[in-house]
Amino acid sequence: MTSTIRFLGQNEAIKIDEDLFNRFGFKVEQLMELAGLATAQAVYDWKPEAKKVLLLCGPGNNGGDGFVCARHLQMFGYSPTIVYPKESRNELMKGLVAQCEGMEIPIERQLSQELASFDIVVDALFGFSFKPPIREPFGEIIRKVQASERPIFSIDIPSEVPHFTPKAVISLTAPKLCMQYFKGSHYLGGRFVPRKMIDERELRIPVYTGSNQFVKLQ
Ligand SMILES: NC(=O)C1=CN([C@@H]2O[C@H](COP(=O)(O)OP(=O)(O)OC[C@H]3O[C@@H](n4cnc5c(N)ncnc54)[C@H](O)[C@@H]3O)[C@@H](O)[C@H]2O)[C@@H](O)CC1
Ligand SMILES: [K+]
Repeated sequence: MTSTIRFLGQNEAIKIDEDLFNRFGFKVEQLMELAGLATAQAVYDWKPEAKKVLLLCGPGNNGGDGFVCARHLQMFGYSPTIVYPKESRNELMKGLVAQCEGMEIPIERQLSQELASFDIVVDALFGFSFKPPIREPFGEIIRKVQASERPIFSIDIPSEVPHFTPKAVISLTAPKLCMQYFKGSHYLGGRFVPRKMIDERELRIPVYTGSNQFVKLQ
């Protein structure tokens, strides 16, 4: 299916994001909820047998997707733990932290638990606004997780290409250029893009079936 897909560069991904908010009237928290739900559903499709899930959440909206995903994963029966190294002052992120605290999902500032105790790691550190080189403490976290050989599931894009090599990725809205040669399990989520935008930008998004929030691309 990936042969027919159009991959987005960073600038186009940012423009699509702006259009969804400014032209089509969406609020970021609406789309984040759907992105996080799609991610949790895709994780369930990928590893239904996993129990303990470590979610690495960055300071931006990619991290926000991770917090939403953690809530839904807990609803699906998983035991999520969040590592959130850099606290954001943004009200949306503060709300997401409070929601997860209310659900008694552990939120830690640093990687303190044995990585071997987790079945999978969800990478919600950075999305399409990442600008290399990576700053600490994120570089060290990525190195440790990569060395642990835990299966990684990245949200939107692998947080640091080429140092993070996930086994699965869920692209949001449409896959980004860095996914062109990806060989692992590839999902698409973000079932909120208006038909008008799909047609105008020739996004060639595959058809979602039934009430699913994701499509498996490969
Ligand atoms: N348009 C869409 O389809 C949607 C996008 N969402 C998510 O939003 C993401 C984009 O979010 P944002 O634009 O907030 O940005 P990101 O979450 O990609 O990252 C921005 C944050 O990372 C920090 N950062 C950037 N480069 C860094 C570096 N080298 N070292 C350390 N820190 C660094 C910045 O200071 C900023 O705090 C997408 O990838 C996606 O996951 C969803 O939340 C909602 C729907
Ligand atoms: K990511």
